[in-house]
Amino acid sequence: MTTFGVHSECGKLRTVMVCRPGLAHKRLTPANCDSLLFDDVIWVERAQKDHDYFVSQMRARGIEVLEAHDMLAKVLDDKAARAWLLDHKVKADNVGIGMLGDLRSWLEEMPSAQLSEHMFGGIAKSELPFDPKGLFGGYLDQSDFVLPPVPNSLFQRDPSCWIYEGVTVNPMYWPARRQETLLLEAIYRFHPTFAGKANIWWGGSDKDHGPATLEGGDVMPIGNGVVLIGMGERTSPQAVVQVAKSVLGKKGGANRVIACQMPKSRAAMHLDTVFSFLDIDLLSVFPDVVDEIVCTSMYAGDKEGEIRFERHDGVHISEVVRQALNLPSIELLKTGGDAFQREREQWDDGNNVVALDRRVVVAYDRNTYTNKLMRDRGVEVIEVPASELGRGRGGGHCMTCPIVRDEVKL
Ligand SMILES: NC(=O)NCCC[C@H](N)C(=O)O
Repeated sequence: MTTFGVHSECGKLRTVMVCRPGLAHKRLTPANCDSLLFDDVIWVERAQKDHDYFVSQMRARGIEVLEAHDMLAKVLDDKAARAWLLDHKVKADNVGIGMLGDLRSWLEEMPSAQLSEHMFGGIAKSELPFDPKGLFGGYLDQSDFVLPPVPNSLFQRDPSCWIYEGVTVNPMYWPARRQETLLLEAIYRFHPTFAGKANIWWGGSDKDHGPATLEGGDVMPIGNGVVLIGMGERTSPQAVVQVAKSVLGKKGGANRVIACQMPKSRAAMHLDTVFSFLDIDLLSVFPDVVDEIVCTSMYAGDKEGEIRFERHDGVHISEVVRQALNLPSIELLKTGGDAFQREREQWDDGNNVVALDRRVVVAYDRNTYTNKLMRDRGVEVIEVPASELGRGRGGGHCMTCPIVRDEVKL
């Protein structure tokens, strides 16, 4: 049995999931991109080319890269798995009652790769091979969505995330991202790689979690049994405590969860937009936000299900991390350039890099000041073009969901 597990933020990366830009991005328009959490429409062919380059750089280093459309297509080859997904997707709450039967019959017969593309890319009324009946069918214009696209699945970091030897399937904050959870759940439940082998700590789409929202860009299993969880725009304390309960003291879980409370802003929507690991003792940080973070540690209490809290008021997050990892020292690499450049480079994901190994990272090409600073510190920086992929406001860290990553042995 394959042992899945993420044991650090910067040890050797072995298996990762990504999601190639596709149909969902061809649906972005000036009118809908804001509500779909993109800052602009994108040139999809170029984004695909750049994403392929990103993937090729990981594969060239021996990393196994799983692609979410392909993973879902394999799931849909299985009749029972397809029925499970369609039961959850093609339901009255989503598509009304009038077209339920016709839509279900069409999707039941659709080839798996095409259905997978539509699960991520959505379905417009104009694509239906039947005249949609019912109030909802009549209400939609030809270019309106029967099922909306989920273009932010490009950012695979967020809808699911591994915490040591288990995974959370995350209830997302914005409506535009909530449908991603179901697709990831289908992959973990039914894909032959994971079925019966992926230990789901928390989450899933069968239950409405209300304000208990969690996004993987906030979650970092940093080693030594410690997990950082950012609490900003996207991840709420109600979720953090439930995740803590599900992993603390558990086999393959964690011994300490550190909640990192951040100011709420789009520039700092997740912890990983302002903070990422270049090495176990070298952190990339955007100080304007990171210096404001307030940490609270959580440990398993004496009684089953009880949690003990320890606040670290006035202690910088880097010092909390240093102590938690028993490191003699920790260095901070701050976003590069003058005040204007720093703000621009953080916005363009300068601090959102993914480590393929210690001091080997993938970064966007446009962040020239921060990339230079990393190189000056001996970090190998693999540059990926940012112009199209970056328009959804996510970098290399956001675009990857590590599934197998080594611990860093000190
Ligand atoms: N971990 C991340 O920071 N992911 C980036 C997500 C960007 C996406 N447009 C969003 O707003 O959710």
